[in-house]
Amino acid sequence: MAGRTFPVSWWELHRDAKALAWRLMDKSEKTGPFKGVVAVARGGLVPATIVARELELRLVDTLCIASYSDREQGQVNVLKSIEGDGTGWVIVDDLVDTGATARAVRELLPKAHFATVYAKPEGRPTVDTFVTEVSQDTWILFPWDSEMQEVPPIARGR
Ligand SMILES: O=P(O)(O)OC[C@H]1O[C@H](OP(=O)(O)OP(=O)(O)O)[C@H](O)[C@@H]1O
Ligand SMILES: Nc1nc2[nH]cnc2c(=O)[nH]1
Ligand SMILES: [Mg+2]
Repeated sequence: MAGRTFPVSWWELHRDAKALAWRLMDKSEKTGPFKGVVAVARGGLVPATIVARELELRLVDTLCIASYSDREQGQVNVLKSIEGDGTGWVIVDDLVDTGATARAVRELLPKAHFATVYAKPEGRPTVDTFVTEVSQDTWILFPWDSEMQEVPPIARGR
């Protein structure tokens, strides 16, 4: 269970997903343009939209994978995949934590480029491109999972 929380605002997510797009742009300039973007739904949908916009990719598909219920990880459940081995596609997810989702993704689409905005150390080796690393005991709190509310000072929680 994560000990700290790393809250991400809409603005920060936009900035970080754009930083990911810059890195993917650099890569595609060396290896050729990507065919399209595969978002790992649901968490990858927003970053994938931003990447698709910046790379001017109009072909967008989804891999639908679920494994967490609240903050507890269960079995990796693949609800929908795409055809082929992933050649030419860039797969975008919001984050890698244990890497279980990424491993399932790689098994389904072994030739795709796998990118995330955030990465924790355990999952980091499973990702080709990411932007920001956070510690393993940190829970990344996304804007779609949160709303503004009053909190006590850090000192009172120790
Ligand atoms: O590296 P892992 O330990 O596998 O964790 C990472 C995955 O967990 C979250 O998805 P989740 O299963 O919560 O579904 P969601 O995207 O619909 O929120 C997140 O969006 C990643 O896809
Ligand atoms: N929102 C969120 N989902 C996750 N799924 C696995 N790890 C995380 C995390 O740190 N934050
Ligand atoms: Mg997910």
